[in-house]
Amino acid sequence: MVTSSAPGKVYLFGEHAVVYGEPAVPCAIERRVHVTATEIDEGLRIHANDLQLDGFTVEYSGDGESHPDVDVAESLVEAGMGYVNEAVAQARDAADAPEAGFEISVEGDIPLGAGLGSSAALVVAAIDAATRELGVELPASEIADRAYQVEHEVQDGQASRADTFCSAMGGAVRVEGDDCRRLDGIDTLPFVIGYDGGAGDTGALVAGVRNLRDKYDFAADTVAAIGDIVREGEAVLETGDYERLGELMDFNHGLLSALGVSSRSLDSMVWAARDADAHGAKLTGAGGGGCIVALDETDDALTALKYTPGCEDVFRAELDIDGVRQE
Ligand SMILES: Nc1ncnc2c1ncn2[C@@H]1O[C@H](COP(=O)(O)OP(=O)(O)O)[C@@H](O)[C@H]1O
Ligand SMILES: C[C@@](O)(CCOP(=O)(O)O)CC(=O)O
Ligand SMILES: [Mg+2]
Repeated sequence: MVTSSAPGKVYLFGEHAVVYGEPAVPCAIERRVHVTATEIDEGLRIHANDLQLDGFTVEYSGDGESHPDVDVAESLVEAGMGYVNEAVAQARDAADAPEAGFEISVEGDIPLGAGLGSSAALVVAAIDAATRELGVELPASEIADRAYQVEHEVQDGQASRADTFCSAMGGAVRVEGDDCRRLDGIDTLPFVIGYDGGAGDTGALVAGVRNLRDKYDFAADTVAAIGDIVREGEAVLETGDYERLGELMDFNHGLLSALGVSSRSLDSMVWAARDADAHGAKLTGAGGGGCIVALDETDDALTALKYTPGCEDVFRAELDIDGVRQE
């Protein structure tokens, strides 16, 4: 039996635009998904208690049918099964063990579908745990690559390498198309996260931006301008100037909002953080609902968000220097 974990992330800059080849800077945070893999005779059994707030266990026998023991949205179960299924397929391929059976248990403290990259953390941890259980140790860069193939497959082609690379490597990273690297020397960033308790549909939100971009030149220009913010931002990141980083985060949020991926509750959390003198604040991830990230080393934004209508949870999230690891 092997347990591996991998971190979630926030986007300092660049979500959505990264899908069209612009650079992005996601940062791993100290919130993780843990996956335990045990080799069994055949098939695949999955236990995923986090898939719904009430909690339930899914038994998946590998015969193509899932058997949730309570009534949950079929699409939710299918998506969850899809990530684990494909991750296990990658592990079998990497270990050259096409027939290997697995029992997989998943648990985590990353809110689902909220822009903190729970899907990437799940896939990265699952590939690591399952390959180790088969006696194979993959380099983090190969896990990142295989995890990207999984997200790309499960999300119908609507995925960049950003989430999976960041989760596998940890720290602050830079992703531009297939070019992925860690940003050295960034050890800490004062992130505060506000969560509205909701979720966004990543595939639908990416498709919405794609439509706007095809329809209007100025929407394509907006996506390109996000790329400019990222290039400016990575230079500022090296200087540790939080004031300017925050200004660029604010600008990035404005452009994401123009592209239609913010929401009333995300905007109100962003404004609550700004009113409390955070250096800057923006939505993180696909948007539509879920989380915002603010930059603030004081407790002011944290306290303000606690009393903001629509904000269900608020927490500080340290930059996680570790990527995927065996527990
Ligand atoms: N702890 C978990 N247990 C089971 N499935 C999970 C877990 N964490 C993430 N997932 C899967 O990932 C999906 C969320 O991924 P996504 O929509 O990309 O949002 P995000 O990556 O921003 O959290 C969930 O609906 C589920 O299928
Ligand atoms: C919108 C996008 O840029 C980020 C999605 O992040 P998340 O799954 O919402 O955490 C899509 C992608 O890069 O795969
Ligand atoms: Mg995701």
